[in-house]
Formats: sequence, C-alpha cells, structure tokens
Amino acid sequence: MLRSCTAGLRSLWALRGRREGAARLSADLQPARRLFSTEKAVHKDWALPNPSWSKDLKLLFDQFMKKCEDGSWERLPSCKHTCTYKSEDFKTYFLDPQLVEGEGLSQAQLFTRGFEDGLGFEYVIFNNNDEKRTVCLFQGGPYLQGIPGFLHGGAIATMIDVAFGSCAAISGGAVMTANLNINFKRPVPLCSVVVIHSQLDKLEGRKLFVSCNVRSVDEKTLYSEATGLFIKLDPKKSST
Ligand SMILES: CCCCCCCCCCCCCCCC(=O)SCCNC(=O)CCNC(=O)[C@H](O)C(C)(C)COP(=O)(O)OP(=O)(O)OC[C@H]1O[C@@H](n2cnc3c(N)ncnc32)[C@H](O)[C@@H]1OP(=O)(O)O
Repeated sequence: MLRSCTAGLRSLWALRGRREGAARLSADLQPARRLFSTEKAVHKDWALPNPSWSKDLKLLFDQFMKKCEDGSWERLPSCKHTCTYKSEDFKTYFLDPQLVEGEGLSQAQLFTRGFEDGLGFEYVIFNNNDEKRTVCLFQGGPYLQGIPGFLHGGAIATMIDVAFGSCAAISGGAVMTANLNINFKRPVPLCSVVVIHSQLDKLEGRKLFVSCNVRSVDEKTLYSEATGLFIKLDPKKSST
C-alpha cells in the first residue's frame, strides 16, 4: 500500500501546476448550487473529478451522478472561498463588519479545499433531501498522514464535520458545530476512498442531531462512527 501511495505521490506532484488549467468550472447550474451560493460570478467547482481521483472515487461518483438523474439525489457543488451556505446571511448577521469590509477575508478559503489536487481532501457530497441524508465520497491524500500509511484522525474528524455541516445546513441554514463524538474503529489507509453516510436524526428547536458512519467502498470495513450536534445560529446573538 505504501508503495502505491509513493507512486501516487509522484504522479500527484506531476499534476502540480496543471491545476488551474483543469476545467472544473461549474457551468452545470444544479439546484444545490442555488442553495449553496448567493454569488453572481461563476466559480470553479471543486466537487468534480480531477486527474488525482482514483478509479474507486470516479466509479462511485458516476454511480451517484446516475442517482441524481431522477432528482432524488443532488450533488452539492463546492467552492473554495466564499461560497458557503447563504454566505451573505453569514456576513450580515454573524461576522465582524470590519473583517468583512477590510482585507481580513480576502485570503480566507475553505480549510478542506486549500491543498493542491490530490494531496489533501478530495471529496464530493451528495444529498438526498427526502431522506435527510448525505453521502460524502472522500479520498484522503498523502498530506493528511497521521500514523505512517494512515490518515490522521483529525483529517477524518474534519471530513465528518464537513459532511455533518452540509447535512445540517440543508435543513437548518446557518449552523455551527456544538458537539462532535467520534469512535475510531479501524485506521483508514492513506490515499484510499471512504464513504461517509450522514443522517439528520432529529431537529429540536435550534438543535440538529446528526449521525454518520465511515465505511470502505465495499462497505465491509467500518472505520468510524460519529454523532454531532449542530446549532442553528440565532441572528439576535453575536458569535463573537
Ligand atoms: C458553519 C457552517 C455553515 C454551513 C456551510 C455548509 C456548507 C459548507 C460545508 C462546510 C461545512 C464546514 C462545517 C464546519 C463547521 C464548524 O467548523 S463550526 C466551528 C466549530 N464550532 C464553533 O466554533 C462553535 C462555537 N460555539 C458557539 O459559537 C455556540 O456555543 C453555539 C454553537 C453557536 C451555540 O450558542 P447559542 O446560539 O448561544 O446557543 P445556546 O443558547 O447556548 O444553546 C442552544 C441549545 O443548544 C444546547 N447546546 C449548545 N451547545 C451544546 C453542546 N455543546 N452540547 C449539548 N447541547 C448544547 C443548549 O443547551 C441549548 O439547548 P436548549 O436549552 O435549547 O434545550
């Protein structure tokens, strides 16, 4: 596995520099895009295949894209910078106006999208609105190593948080993580693909309870299980 990861690393480095040329422009305006962005400009969509995606990831992606055809599932597009859920609402209600107006946010980018193609978090999230659940297809690259050959637990926790965040935000709008509980059951091999199945279990006032499991592509290995609590932000309260 380590050998294949090293080979993967070599080809990943070869990919550097080609990234901006990769046309992952989000011309395909899907319903989810309207949900997740209030921006007028067309932004690059990072939740689309790039050359670093493994066969497994591409195969799963294609399977889920097929499921999108009847409208039961939708792919959630992902931008790197300001394209968060109702980001204008966030700016209006929750952020320090000086930070928004000044240059403070100009360098900001979504943590999980800050790596070169294939080196960090490669993922796409699909949403099933009727069933209140999402599926995140995630390939963790070599820069996410913890114990040699395996993904860092913090990287797994990050992806779980992102998957939960999307699942909760779809029902709750502007939400924040209040609690995460993760049981790590098996280590995740570096550069492998895992599937994060998240579910909104309960909505109680401003509280959204979510749970997930992280499994191998063949579903035989259960890597982690987690629960989370997200709180719908109250515009009357300041976050700072
Ligand atoms: C940001 C997302 C945007 C969406 C984008 C979507 C697409 C893009 C994908 C990227 C997705 C990235 C996802 C990253 C998501 C973060 O990483 S968020 C960052 C990490 N989290 C934080 O920094 C949160 C810090 N905590 C806080 O700011 C505040 O505690 C909170 C969470 C806003 C809650 O404060 P509050 O609004 O004053 O709520 P409060 O009145 O204290 O509590 C409300 C209720 O919740 C309960 N509660 C609150 N905290 C807890 C707790 N820890 N345990 C148990 N109960 C609790 C209270 O007891 C209360 O219960 P009831 O009395 O109503 O029964």
